Amino acid sequence: MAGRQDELAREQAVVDRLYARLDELRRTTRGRLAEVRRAGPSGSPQNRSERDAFATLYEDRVAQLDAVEDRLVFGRLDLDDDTVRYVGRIGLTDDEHRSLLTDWRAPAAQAFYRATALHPAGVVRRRHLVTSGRSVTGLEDEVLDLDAIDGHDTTHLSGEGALLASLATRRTGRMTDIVATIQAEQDRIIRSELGGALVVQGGPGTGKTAVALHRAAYLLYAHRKVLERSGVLLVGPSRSFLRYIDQVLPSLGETGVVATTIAELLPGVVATGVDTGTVAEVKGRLVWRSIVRRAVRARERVPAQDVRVRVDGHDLVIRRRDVREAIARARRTHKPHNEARATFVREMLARLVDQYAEQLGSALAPEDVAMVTEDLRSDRDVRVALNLAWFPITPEKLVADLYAKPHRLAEAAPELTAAERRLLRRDPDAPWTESDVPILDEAAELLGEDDSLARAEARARAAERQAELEYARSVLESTGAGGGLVDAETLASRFEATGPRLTTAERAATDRSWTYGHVVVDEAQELSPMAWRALVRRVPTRSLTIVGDVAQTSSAAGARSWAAALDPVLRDGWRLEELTVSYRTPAAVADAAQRVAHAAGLPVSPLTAARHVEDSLELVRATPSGPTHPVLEQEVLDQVVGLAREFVGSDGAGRVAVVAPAERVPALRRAVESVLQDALGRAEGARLLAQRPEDAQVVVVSPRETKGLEYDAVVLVEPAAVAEGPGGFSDLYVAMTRPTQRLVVVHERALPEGFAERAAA
Ligand SMILES: Nc1ncnc2c1ncn2[C@@H]1O[C@H](COP(=O)(O)OP(=O)(O)OP(=O)(O)O)[C@@H](O)[C@H]1O
Repeated sequence: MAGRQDELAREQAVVDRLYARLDELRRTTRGRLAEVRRAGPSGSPQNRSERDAFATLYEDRVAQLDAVEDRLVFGRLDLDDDTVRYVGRIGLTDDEHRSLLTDWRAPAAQAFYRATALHPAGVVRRRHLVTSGRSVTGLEDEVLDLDAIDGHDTTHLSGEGALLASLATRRTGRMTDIVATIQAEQDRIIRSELGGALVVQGGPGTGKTAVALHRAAYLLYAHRKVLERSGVLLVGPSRSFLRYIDQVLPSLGETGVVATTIAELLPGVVATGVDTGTVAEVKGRLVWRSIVRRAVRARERVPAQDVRVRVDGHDLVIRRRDVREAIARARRTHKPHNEARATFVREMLARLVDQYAEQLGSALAPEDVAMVTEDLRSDRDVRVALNLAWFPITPEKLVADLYAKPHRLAEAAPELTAAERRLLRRDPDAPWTESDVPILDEAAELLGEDDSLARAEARARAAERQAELEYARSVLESTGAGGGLVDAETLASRFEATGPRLTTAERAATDRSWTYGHVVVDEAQELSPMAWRALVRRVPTRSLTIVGDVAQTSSAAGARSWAAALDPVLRDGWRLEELTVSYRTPAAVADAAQRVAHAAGLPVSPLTAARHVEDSLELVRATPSGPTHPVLEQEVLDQVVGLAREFVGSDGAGRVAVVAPAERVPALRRAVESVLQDALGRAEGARLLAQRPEDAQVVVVSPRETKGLEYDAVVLVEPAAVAEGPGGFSDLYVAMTRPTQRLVVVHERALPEGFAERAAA
């Protein structure tokens, strides 16, 4: 015992030194920040922007140093050359640049996650340090000693004690990082190379989301130069999901990732409408490439007959032949429709000027040509006639017209049946839906913008930026401020901004045509073929991390196989990795979910649960009681109260969910809200009811709303009805695999196949 206490004390001393160093760095950085700010707003504009740039750098660094307070250090490696290496959230060095703490993402830390007895990678002992605040409360050692094993690795959870402790903690509404307990199969994916598209398939709770986020942090560390400039885009299924994960990257010291949903992918488009599954499926098909192309072409049209116009007393003819030739010439520019329009108009005006001159009977002087051209351009009839032949149009108007005007859709979409086209009918001012966004994006791509002004601005900015870069280099040279913290490019981008500074993330999020260095897609099985197309367009290097589970697909437009989803957009340029251990769901629950999914024929991945929890699955049959379900409802309420008492803490930790078929959610929600107050007391009831949705400890939700989320305990209501809902057995599979501790199934009807095996056992 004394030995262990001594060991704890020794580690405490190390941890104290590391926190002391962290405090010192915080003090120095804050001091520098204060100094820069004290200098006040005086000086030349150049001095001011230099100060702003340093201020922002120091602010970022302070934020990063503050974010790593919790579990700053969590591991130690003892190597066979007698060196000892501590592993933590960030790297720390002393004043002489000697390493004190190794960043978990550095190559030197890799063995902490990967070394096994069979492949020790020079590691003699791996130690997990458990800390609470700044105190060391526990140690867990693994001795990687070849003599101790018999030739093959045992099934191995690295740092099993620390892992199981972390898996058993009460959940809050926020996901936490797993940096201290990343498992070897996860680590290999996290550190996989940047290039190409990596698909991570894995059953529920295998850590796909966690791995995707840690990979984003890893890539930003390992390829900072490339990715800080171009940015990383993270695509999640919903805003509430993005809120659930939004603490993870900052806790890993990374803040510059743009997080979005497909619905929010287009700046300026708000998609609040909802499509039925059938409509979403039709809108998700790749055939929209051709439909949108035809719809754009339909706005480039030779009139049925020649058009006569009268300008300045001259009768001119907009001839069909001229229009045809001008259209052909404009198309040969291969520019988007709205940009190519300039060529069309120029060409037509030139021909009209020729007619004008012919009527005068003499050639025009150059200044007269310019004047006549302007007269023609501003003439109303000419404008109308040219617009009819080459119509300038926004993506929104183009797509709204397709939906609102049956003849336009019939002309553009011969691939769709008449019934499918009828399904798409909607008012021109109806709200956009998520499945409209990739179609609008396709239209924006083909239409382009009349961006001559924007291009001139871009040229001016590029010239300015070059000057800033040179200036930044000279600043770095003269102040020696680099120290590994900043390079000229970064500093220049800070100088660049006038007014509030725009980060890469902010600029990227407001620019439709921004291309990212890497894109991470979570719950990727839900994406339609058109959504894939819109995403891949944003990453010309095709560097993507795609995580999901094709057995959990609930969208009718989503994927049941990765090859079917990805081959059309990435061809064979993607590689597949699989995760097989469920870190969320207790074994009995995971097994039942697997059986049900198998019986329903879902494409399930193999899944082994990392832990057993006593009595984690309970099946409760309520007596059938007529259409209003009072008995079933009463049973659900009793269960919720019991589970709330057991799992919900007044400190905000511990979550219980009732997952019910969507049509039952409103009534059950009202019932649960009123029973909580009665059963748990006024104060506790009021506390729970006042919680914001994202932090709520007791919730009533449909299966779809639980996608990607987790709870300590789940009451699943009437699985047979869930399986009959729009998401079918996939939704049931999702609902069954949300709890970390217990699943209580309350049902009146017979349970779907797969449950029964368990009931009989
Ligand atoms: N190595 C690990 N150490 C500690 N916890 C882990 C580890 N891997 C995963 N977890 C935990 O397991 C739970 C499930 O992880 P995650 O949500 O990433 O799974 P998922 O595969 O995305 O699930 P789903 O398919 O349901 O969306 C989370 O609480 C996560 O923190």
